[in-house]
Amino acid sequence: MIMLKLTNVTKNFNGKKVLNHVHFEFKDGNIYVIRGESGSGKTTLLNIIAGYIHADEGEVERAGDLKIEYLFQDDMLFSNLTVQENLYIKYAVLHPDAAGFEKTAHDVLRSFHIIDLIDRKVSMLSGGEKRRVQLANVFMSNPDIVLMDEPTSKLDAKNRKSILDAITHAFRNKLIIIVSHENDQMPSNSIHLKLVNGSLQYE
Ligand SMILES: Nc1ncnc2c1ncn2[C@@H]1O[C@H](COP(=O)(O)OP(=O)(O)OP(=O)(O)O)[C@@H](O)[C@H]1O
Repeated sequence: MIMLKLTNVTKNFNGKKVLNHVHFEFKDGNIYVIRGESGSGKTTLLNIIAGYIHADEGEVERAGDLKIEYLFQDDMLFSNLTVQENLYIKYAVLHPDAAGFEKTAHDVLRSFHIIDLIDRKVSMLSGGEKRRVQLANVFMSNPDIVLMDEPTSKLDAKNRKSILDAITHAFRNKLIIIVSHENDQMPSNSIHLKLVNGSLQYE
């Protein structure tokens, strides 16, 4: 099923065409990896898909009222709170009675192999552990579409692989769009795209 359709999406900054009539259909149950040189417009494209900025021309259509989440390059956590408290804040925004919090938190933490960190203060975690908590936070809302800007940046090879494996296995029914400029191995079932001269192509 087509979850997200870009038609003719064009964006200029200061007279420079960053996105040039981008056409693409993203389908559910797929992981798309978008690469491209620094400054090629990857983050701009994610921002337009998320609705944070508007295209100068063209359209972004979503199939129905889909929940979309965005993992930023430097996502914030409350470092003085525990992992569980951080997840609770995220969950309570959507579910003010917090019903189902415990089960959701446990399931998500297990997916990212950090259930044993549940009561640890975020300030005491390693970089890789924090990244997993940020990812867990994103999935607390049970989103349909997840946009990730370099989700494995600043991590060592072992952590990168294990985080990508977790995303692949636990969330295979979602539409996931990952921006990456690393030459890293990406999940084997992902669809590789490249932004070149403002247009989105299969790699
Ligand atoms: N708000 C803005 N105002 C002006 N120019 C911008 C703005 N946002 C992005 N740009 C420019 O648009 C181009 C694309 O930026 P973008 O951040 O999308 O690239 P990117 O492919 O994500 O780069 P990187 O891999 O380095 O993160 C760059 O030349 C950037 O300087």
